[in-house]
Amino acid sequence: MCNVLIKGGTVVNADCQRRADVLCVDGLIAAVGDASQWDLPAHTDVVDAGGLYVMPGGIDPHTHMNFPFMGTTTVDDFYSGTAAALAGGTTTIIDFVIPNPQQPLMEAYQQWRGWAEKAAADYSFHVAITWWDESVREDMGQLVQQEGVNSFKHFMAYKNAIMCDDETLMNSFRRCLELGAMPTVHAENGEMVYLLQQEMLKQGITGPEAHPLSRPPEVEGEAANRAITVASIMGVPIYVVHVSCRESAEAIARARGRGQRVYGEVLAGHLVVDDSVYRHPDFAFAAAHVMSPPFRDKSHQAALWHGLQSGQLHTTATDHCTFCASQKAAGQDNFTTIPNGCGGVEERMAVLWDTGVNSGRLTPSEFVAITSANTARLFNIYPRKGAVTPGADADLVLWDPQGSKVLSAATHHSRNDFNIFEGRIVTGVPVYTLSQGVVVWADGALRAREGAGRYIKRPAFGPDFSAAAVWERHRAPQAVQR
Ligand SMILES: NC(=O)NCCC(=O)O
Ligand SMILES: [Zn+2]
Ligand SMILES: [Zn+2]
Repeated sequence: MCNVLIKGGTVVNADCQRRADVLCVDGLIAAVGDASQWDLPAHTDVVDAGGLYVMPGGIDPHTHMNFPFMGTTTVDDFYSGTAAALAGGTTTIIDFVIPNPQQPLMEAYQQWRGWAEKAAADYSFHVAITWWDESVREDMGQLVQQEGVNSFKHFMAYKNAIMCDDETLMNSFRRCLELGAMPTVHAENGEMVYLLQQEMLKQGITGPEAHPLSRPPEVEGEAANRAITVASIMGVPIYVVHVSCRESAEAIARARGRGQRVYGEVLAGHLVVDDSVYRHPDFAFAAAHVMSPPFRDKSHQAALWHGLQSGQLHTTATDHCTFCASQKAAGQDNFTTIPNGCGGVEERMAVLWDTGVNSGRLTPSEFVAITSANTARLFNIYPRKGAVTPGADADLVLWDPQGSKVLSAATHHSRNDFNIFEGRIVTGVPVYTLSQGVVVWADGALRAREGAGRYIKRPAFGPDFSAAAVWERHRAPQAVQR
């Protein structure tokens, strides 16, 4: 491990920002303050952060690397996906273990743990509940108590595949309450989607233009409301992933207004891409945007921004789930067989800075909250992750608010051949990324190391879903002042 002194920057945390130096020793943040007061360890590299913001590395709570889905597997595996994340300032991903129906959860978990060993950045897993019997209930206990899983995902969409019904939702939510684990949902009414898909096909509408028509916003709003109701009755909090429309944003705000613990996630893509992409005459272009929930009419984007600005929506993610043109072509004659998923893990933070901070919607601290700190808090790894503070992991991004770049598949680090942000010029870019105190991205040079990423255990919540203060090595920060 090398030691790094980050000098002359402005440290930005979710609560405040200040000019301060940051010392990283053995992969942890050792001190934040005035370096002239410190006895620096021997062999300390110095990074000049003058004019830069020093922020907690981004945390993306929703990715699918190496994901076998809809008859194929994503082109980004855990190495290429996390390397791309590091190039964009994201230093931790929370991915998903998604058992096939009837597949033992522990078997699927071991499978994904094996795939993730090549990760270049730290990673953790939500585990999906795609079926139910007593063994699932048991395995959930083992995952929480022995494997550091503290969140379980429920797909309310994808009928005849990984969709879970209301009975499974209730059984699993009750188990989450027993274990102190956060239930999360993909909220679309899978029965409605399936029926609308069949109707599109019967009418001979087989192209990607049918994708959003088969999953209108009401279908998401109904499922969000239903999941929130189940959570209320079962007495658990709930986290709604990829909130894409005003209907689900409003369902969350209503529940929160009643004092219910409901949290919402927004994808960077849903904030800037709209449903016109599905009407593009080129199949490959339109199909490249097929993901669920679909990109919506522009009018929904204001509801998502208002949710993030008002604190009714909490985190941002990407749902990075990349399929290249030849894989998407599987649905050439039937839109329901186009593998669902798009990329974004590298572009998320720059897109949010450019559209959020530069527009005045967000302060730098609010940017940190929605790209890192809130996810760390909601999944109980704060302040080990999500804060520039002594004792935390030295996962940092040094941000140049004046820098700019053009987002493109020609220069991105994902293995995908398409970029949903193609051609977008952003102002505000990551200049350095440090992962475990090692500079892995510097001025356009990526030094991601296959296998350097660690599996991050996330402790269960307390009986009242209180979160514990989590440090990586459970040691008090070592003071370095003379
Ligand atoms: N989102 C998407 O279209 N694909 C990944 C699986 C999911 O999150 O629904
Ligand atoms: Zn989903
Ligand atoms: Zn997903």
